[in-house]
Amino acid sequence: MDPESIDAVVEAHGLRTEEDAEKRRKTVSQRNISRGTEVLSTVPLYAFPLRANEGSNVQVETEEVLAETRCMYCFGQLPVRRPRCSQCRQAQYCSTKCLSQHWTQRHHSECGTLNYVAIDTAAGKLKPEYRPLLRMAAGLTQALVAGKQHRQIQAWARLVSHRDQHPAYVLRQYAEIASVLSTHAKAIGLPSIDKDATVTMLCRAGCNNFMAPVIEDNVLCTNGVVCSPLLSLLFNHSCRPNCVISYSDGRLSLRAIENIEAGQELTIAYADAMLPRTARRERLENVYFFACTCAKCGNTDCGRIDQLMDRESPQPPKQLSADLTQLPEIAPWVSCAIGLLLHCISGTVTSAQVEKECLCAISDLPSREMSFAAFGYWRERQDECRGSDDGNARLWACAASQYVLAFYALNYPPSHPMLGLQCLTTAALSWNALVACGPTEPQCKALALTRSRITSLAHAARSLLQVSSLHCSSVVSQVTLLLDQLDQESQS
Ligand SMILES: C[S@@+](CC[C@H](N)C(=O)[O-])C[C@H]1O[C@@H](n2cnc3c(N)ncnc32)[C@H](O)[C@@H]1O
Repeated sequence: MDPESIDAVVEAHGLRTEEDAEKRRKTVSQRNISRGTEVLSTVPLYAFPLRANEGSNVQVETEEVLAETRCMYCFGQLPVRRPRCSQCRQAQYCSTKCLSQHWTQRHHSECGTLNYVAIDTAAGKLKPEYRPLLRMAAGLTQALVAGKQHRQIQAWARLVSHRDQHPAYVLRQYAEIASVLSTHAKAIGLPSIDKDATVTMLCRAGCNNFMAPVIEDNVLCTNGVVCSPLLSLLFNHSCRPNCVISYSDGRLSLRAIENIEAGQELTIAYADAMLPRTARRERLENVYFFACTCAKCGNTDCGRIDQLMDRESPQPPKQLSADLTQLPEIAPWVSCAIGLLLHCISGTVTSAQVEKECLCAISDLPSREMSFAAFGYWRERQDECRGSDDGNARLWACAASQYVLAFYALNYPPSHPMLGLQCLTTAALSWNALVACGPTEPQCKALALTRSRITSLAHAARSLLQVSSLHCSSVVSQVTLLLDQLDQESQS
């Protein structure tokens, strides 16, 4: 076997690809893989940062914002004094470390070829929403021409494009991008562009690229686009995936989030697994052109929660009904969350340990993106509780938290370390509810204190109480005691 071939990589990592009637190919594990293990990691074929507003839900389209770029390597925000590539003077970085790593990984083959200023000029001819696509097409064309990464290029050629399934208006947009790219190709430093092939490239990229998610100022952003044909080719979608892909240090890695047995397929989520079923399936059908048949889509309990979460439902109930919190998939998770929380609060486990053992373990998983769907759902309705009394606001926050918790229970196995972060997200939700409703003076004082972790945990406890009071009376009494103490402190 050619040691450079895709099959060789797959085999070297204890995996195997198989034909699949529905999905074309799938990748299964040949060994048991324990949760948290990095299964595979690759250098992408091409990766580029989105501009400040491009990955955000909030579109701000001033020229100043559109011009604001990010670190070319890690996609982080740029400091005022930012290192630049000394040769082209165009690529900008947040640190000299990123500069040198980007040079070694990719920039040495782009620098002197790709003219970023000319790319921006060409992109300026398009509507703001198409500009990232033009930048991607330029970078990908260069990477494919440079031909440096044999396996990635081999994989690129084998990826589906679903070109004949794209709606006509999308193909027209892609044709417009291809035409602008072709006009500016020489200035950008590209060979002459085959417009039709560029349209296919954009179709292929659309159903195979990865977005790098981050939360900035409480808003979900994707701050970069990463293209790794190898990973795209190997891993199919599931709404309850057993792996996640993350991007850091210039590499994409696939990590197991559940224990995986030999013979099991490795899957990732193409659509935010926290979205309600209708929204999830719509995205999978519109962007990836398949109807999902995974177990979660067929699970009726999940369907009930999806209904509650569904954006079309006129009003979310203020609390999940008791029977829902006792679903077999949810109940053990809730006990576990309470257990962890209690340990933190009672001091059996210090918050530093929680941070180390829970939060660090999941820092590179897209957990925040997951919770954001539920958070966003609540935020859309925060006007409804603005001006209402504090108790009501807290109830809303708790309701929102319960959605998050319920979804976590369905997306992750009990005792998953993700719940550590979830406790904090829940805490943030409760706190945000107070702030949104205009806190009273004692609460203002508390606001000043709230940054401390223990207060966050207390708010998390308050929310968790709503879910758990049916089950664990001793936990409830201890947490209530702690909350009383904190209330007294904030009033004094
Ligand atoms: C990134 S590729 C995955 C690799 C693909 N299986 C192959 O053999 O080329 C994405 C495409 O795979 C197919 N696919 C992925 N997950 C699927 C699933 N759960 N059910 C059906 N088709 C799926 C869809 O055609 C989708 O557009």
